[in-house]
Amino acid sequence: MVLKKLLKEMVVEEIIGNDKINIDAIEYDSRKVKENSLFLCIKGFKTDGHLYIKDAIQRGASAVMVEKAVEADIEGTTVIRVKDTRKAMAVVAKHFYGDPSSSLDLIGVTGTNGKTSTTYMIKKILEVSRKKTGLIGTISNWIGEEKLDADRTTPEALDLQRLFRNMLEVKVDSCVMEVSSHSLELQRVEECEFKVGVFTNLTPEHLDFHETLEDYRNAKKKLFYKTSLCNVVNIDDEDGRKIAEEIKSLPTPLLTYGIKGEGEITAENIIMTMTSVSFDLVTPKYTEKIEINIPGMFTVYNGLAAIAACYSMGIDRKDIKEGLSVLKGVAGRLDAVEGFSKFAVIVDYAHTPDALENVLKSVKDFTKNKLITVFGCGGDRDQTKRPVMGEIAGKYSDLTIVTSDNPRTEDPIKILNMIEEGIKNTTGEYHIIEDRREAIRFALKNATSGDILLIAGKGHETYQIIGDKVFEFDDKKVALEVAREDGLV
Ligand SMILES: CC(=O)N[C@H]1[C@@H](OP(=O)(O)OP(=O)(O)OC[C@H]2O[C@@H](n3ccc(=O)[nH]c3=O)[C@H](O)[C@@H]2O)O[C@H](CO)[C@@H](O)[C@@H]1O[C@H](C)C(=O)N[C@@H](C)C(=O)N[C@H](CCC(=O)O)C(=O)O
Ligand SMILES: Nc1ncnc2c1ncn2[C@@H]1O[C@H](COP(=O)(O)OP(=O)(O)OP(=O)(O)O)[C@@H](O)[C@H]1O
Ligand SMILES: N[C@H](CCC[C@H](N)C(=O)O)C(=O)O
Ligand SMILES: [Mg+2]
Repeated sequence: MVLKKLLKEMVVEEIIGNDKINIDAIEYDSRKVKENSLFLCIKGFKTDGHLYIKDAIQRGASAVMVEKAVEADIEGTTVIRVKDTRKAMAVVAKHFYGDPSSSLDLIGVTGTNGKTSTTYMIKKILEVSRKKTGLIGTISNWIGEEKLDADRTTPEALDLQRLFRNMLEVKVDSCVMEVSSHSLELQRVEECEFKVGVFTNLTPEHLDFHETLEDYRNAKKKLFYKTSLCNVVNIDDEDGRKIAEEIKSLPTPLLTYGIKGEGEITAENIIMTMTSVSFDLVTPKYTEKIEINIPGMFTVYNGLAAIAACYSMGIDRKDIKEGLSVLKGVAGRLDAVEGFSKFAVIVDYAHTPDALENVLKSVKDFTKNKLITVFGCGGDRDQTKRPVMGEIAGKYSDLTIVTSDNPRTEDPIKILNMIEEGIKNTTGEYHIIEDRREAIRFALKNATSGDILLIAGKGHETYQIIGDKVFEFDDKKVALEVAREDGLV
């Protein structure tokens, strides 16, 4: 595509060189640059893309986009200077891939917890209603039946627009995606046209990245100004209620859900079992019996979010009911490890205080004997949640093993000590075992008949990041391996 065409709708501060050259690819990482590429220089948190211009040119970049003056030897290379290269990336990516999101029914789900779970529910419902569906999120990305690895919850604008284009190529008509607060703040979804936006809930998280909870909420709120068909909001959530109030006068209609009485989409007569929830769904148009084979009160909320989104799109009530009833669960979310009989072992992705409290409450209701929890907190992430999660684990569990999650570049012991600051205020018994495998071993050894052992924080993850190294680690596999080694199964 001709470079000039990529710059449509953009305020360009300066162009040095030829803007009629042909661009075959766009990259924001110099290491991926090939002949005739446009290299976008992004000022990062660790380094600055402007430092790699020379590298990009050596690899064949014929144009670079910058947001500050550059000193590299750029003769023969077109330089485009804009105010904000992240914002510009969303625009050039949209043009390069032919504005694919405008041809999809795009549903965005935001909120602190429940995004992944809700998107899988929506995906299933859409599939049952015979839509060819894509999904973008934490665990994997899906283009119809094709599963692709996901690096992050919401990809960079360039990768995102490419995914949408690839979806259209194989006739995907609907796409449901998680929209993280990082992505809203870093303008990854800036040029996406959403039909529906969903807000699940908001509790403290990512306070390393967003300065205040208010900033975090405002980042999430941005999604609802990008939608055209409907905004779906949980009004049992305090911040959801505030957002609903703030967006109710927008041209895009608002649809609320909740179980505390005021939601337009609500659940009555909720029944919980160890493996499922069921309830009477009440909508403005009909009532319907719903069953979901995932436990926990938050499954009712995620179910209502998915139902409200699909309802707003006019999906048939039978398809909504069937979609939710055939969903078998979501990997790493209240995921029972098969092979244990005396006690249950459950792996869950709770890595925020709210998620941990919710999952522990749900599991405790079905524990016949002790509730044992193994968990830790990730390094290079929000530190304020560590003591809070420690206190929550100690409050609900009979026995807690505090261990490493992904310590990344932090000292693991320092993270464990911060968790201990919280747990020592409780009466729950706890042990600190840094090595996650050994922590799981200790928990299994101490499990007796009727217990539930919850291994929290890493859910579907199949790795552990220690320092800069990534090791294979899958909580479900490790639990079984260790149990076999110790003759427990
Ligand atoms: C905080 C954050 O979002 N960081 C993102 C940010 O990284 P950064 O600013 O630190 O980038 P950097 O490493 O400083 O590099 C700056 C630029 O130089 C480029 N570079 C670098 C080296 C080189 O040799 N050549 C080169 O061109 C890089 O490609 C980049 O464009 O920009 C990078 C490239 O665009 C992203 O990969 C990176 O995501 C990192 C991996 C990350 O961990 N992000 C997490 C926190 C995140 O986004 N999480 C959210 C929420 C999760 C949830 O709650 O569900 C998510 O959506 O996943
Ligand atoms: N609606 C909810 N409210 C509170 N906690 C929830 C809810 N849904 C799920 N959880 C808990 O949060 C964990 C993460 O759920 P899920 O992966 O669906 O959230 P997410 O928003 O996608 O998280 P992430 O930001 O990491 O992508 C689950 O393992 C469960 O413990
Ligand atoms: N999306 C979250 C996931 C956290 C998962 C937890 N296992 C950790 O590594 O902290 C993040 O990147 O902050
Ligand atoms: Mg997720």
